[in-house]
Amino acid sequence: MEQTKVLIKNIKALYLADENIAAPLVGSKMKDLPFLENAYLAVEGDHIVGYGLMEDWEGITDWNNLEIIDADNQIIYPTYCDSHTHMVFANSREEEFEDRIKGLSYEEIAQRGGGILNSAKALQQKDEDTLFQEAKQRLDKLIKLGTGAIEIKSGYGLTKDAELKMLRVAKRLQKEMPIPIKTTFLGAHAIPPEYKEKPDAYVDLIINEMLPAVAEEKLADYIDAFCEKGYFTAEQTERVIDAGAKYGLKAKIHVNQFNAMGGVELCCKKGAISVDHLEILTDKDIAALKNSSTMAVGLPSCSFFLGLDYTDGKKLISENIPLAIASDFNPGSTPSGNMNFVFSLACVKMKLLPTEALAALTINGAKAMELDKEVGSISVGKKANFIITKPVKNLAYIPYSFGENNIDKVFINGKEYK
Ligand SMILES: N=CN[C@@H](CCC(=O)O)C(=O)O
Ligand SMILES: [Zn+2]
Repeated sequence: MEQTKVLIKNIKALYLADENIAAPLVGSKMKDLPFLENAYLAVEGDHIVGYGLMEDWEGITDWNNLEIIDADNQIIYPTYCDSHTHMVFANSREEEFEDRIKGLSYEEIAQRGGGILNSAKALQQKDEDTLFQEAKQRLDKLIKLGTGAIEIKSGYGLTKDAELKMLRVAKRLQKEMPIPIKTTFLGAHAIPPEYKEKPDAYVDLIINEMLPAVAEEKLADYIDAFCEKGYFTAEQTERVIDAGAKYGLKAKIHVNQFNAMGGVELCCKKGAISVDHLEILTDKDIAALKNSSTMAVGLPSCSFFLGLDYTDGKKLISENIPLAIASDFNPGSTPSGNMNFVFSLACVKMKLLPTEALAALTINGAKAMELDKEVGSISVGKKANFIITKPVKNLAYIPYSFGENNIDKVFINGKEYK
């Protein structure tokens, strides 16, 4: 059967249209994103086959199976690549939200057995199929909001069975949902209560029992740990990273959310793919990042929700450190996976220019999941995953009008996602 073809014409601005995009974009390359004004975009089957200026368009020779979309006054850019989520979970945690409004901190709630442990208790009790159906609905909503590639972590299991259950759910999403999904084993997310007095024994369990089982079933692409006071020390994080490496799992690590404990330096030394959070960022961390291939990932919705400092994205960009920005969607610190809101926060709170923020949310997000050959830009041969906005004045209008739905259509694999 002949493949469906879609031609989108009269596009007001087509962002990140480039054949030679070298991911990740750094420094001034983030600001000076490639774009075409008054452009067309051609799709065949599930991938992009061409684009250019309307004035260079040579007309249509083959009208068979061709759908034409007139994008007059509309902007097109690649779908968001969300490189950090915990979007498989069993329960929402609005009671903790109320406790925080009343004055308790995230740390105090965790010390009382709330936080990650609260989510773990609920997840351990929920069956795999229910978890899958709920996560599928969540992901369906995210795709409609423009997410076209995503990373999903475990970490609400904290027992071998429950961690495996979470990762199997993520793997099932990978098979059944139309966007690229990467999975990360985060057994080292919190210390279960029964290991409170012997945290190293929990790290032993992760390394000696959970990890081999995760690897045996090929459930994860990456390994993660929450390197933070009250969670995992830099030494324990190092053990987890080294153990993951033995199974071919590269590291993507939670660091510097509340405290700098040497985790950034460690991750850079170990060749981690990314260090995520970085609400706290020291000069030493910056120096370590500069001398490494490790990407920085900022999570501004988490800062918004918990009232934390925002990752100093401007500093990272000025130092030519590759920066991706992701949602951190999870029920505790970030109960939203809406990347349009993340786009606004990246501009309003992190003070990134709209083009810098877009680079961080698309091509650099793709790189932070090693998906930059497939998604993240408008390039011939890449997946036809892109957002068509409603008629807008310019790109800046999108993050500026926070809370407004500016999306007209989301294309995934060459088809409108409905
Ligand atoms: N900081 C660690 N993990 C999550 C929060 C998890 C939770 O509170 O459930 C985060 O990235 O923000
Ligand atoms: Zn996280």
